[in-house]
Amino acid sequence: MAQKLILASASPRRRELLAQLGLDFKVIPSGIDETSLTAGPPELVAVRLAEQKAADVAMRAGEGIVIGADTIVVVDDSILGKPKDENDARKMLTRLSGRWHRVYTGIAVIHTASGGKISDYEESRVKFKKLSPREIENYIKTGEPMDKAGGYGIQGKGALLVEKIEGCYYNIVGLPLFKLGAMLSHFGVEVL
Ligand SMILES: Cc1cn([C@H]2C[C@H](O)[C@@H](COP(=O)(O)OP(=O)(O)OP(=O)(O)O)O2)c(=O)[nH]c1=O
Repeated sequence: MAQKLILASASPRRRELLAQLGLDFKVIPSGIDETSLTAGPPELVAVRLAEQKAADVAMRAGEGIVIGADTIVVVDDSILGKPKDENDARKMLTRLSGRWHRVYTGIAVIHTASGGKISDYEESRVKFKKLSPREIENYIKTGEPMDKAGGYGIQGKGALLVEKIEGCYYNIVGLPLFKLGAMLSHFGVEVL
């Protein structure tokens, strides 16, 4: 029998990306507060948050396979989450201007019936073009930065900020599909 898939996320991007795989799934957002970012290597911070989101939803999801994810942007070893306000977005974009940074998405998958869990992360590198103050202001006016880690969305008008990337594109948008496919296969989901 096909296993029930549950995406533990309120992110419309993650929903669209998972839908791209053509699998049936249900969405149950987690109640995890991401401001509780803990210390330690950034990739592990992303993994821990993904695990918390998946575990929170697994408690009330019934039988199935629960997927949690968390995306962070890292520059000079500082973690950039979602901007608090426009001024915060301005600071983030100014900091990223003309430079390479890293994007990590932690993913956690829980098989509720057996209690089996696996987690992992994906890393991508992103190079921003040098932005003028006017370009930063115009981008902020689009409203795009506000609900996104690092204050930009590569899948939207933010594409104009990104000169090049190395690694998985889907990881930057919020769900590394290749890695997720491998993790789901581990629990017997036939992704292809
Ligand atoms: C860098 C980048 C981030 N993002 C988004 C992906 C995530 O939705 C968001 C980072 O926030 P997250 O805390 O990872 O996720 P979320 O709060 O949106 O959803 P949930 O916790 O319920 O799963 O930033 C983009 O959409 N495009 C980008 O280029």
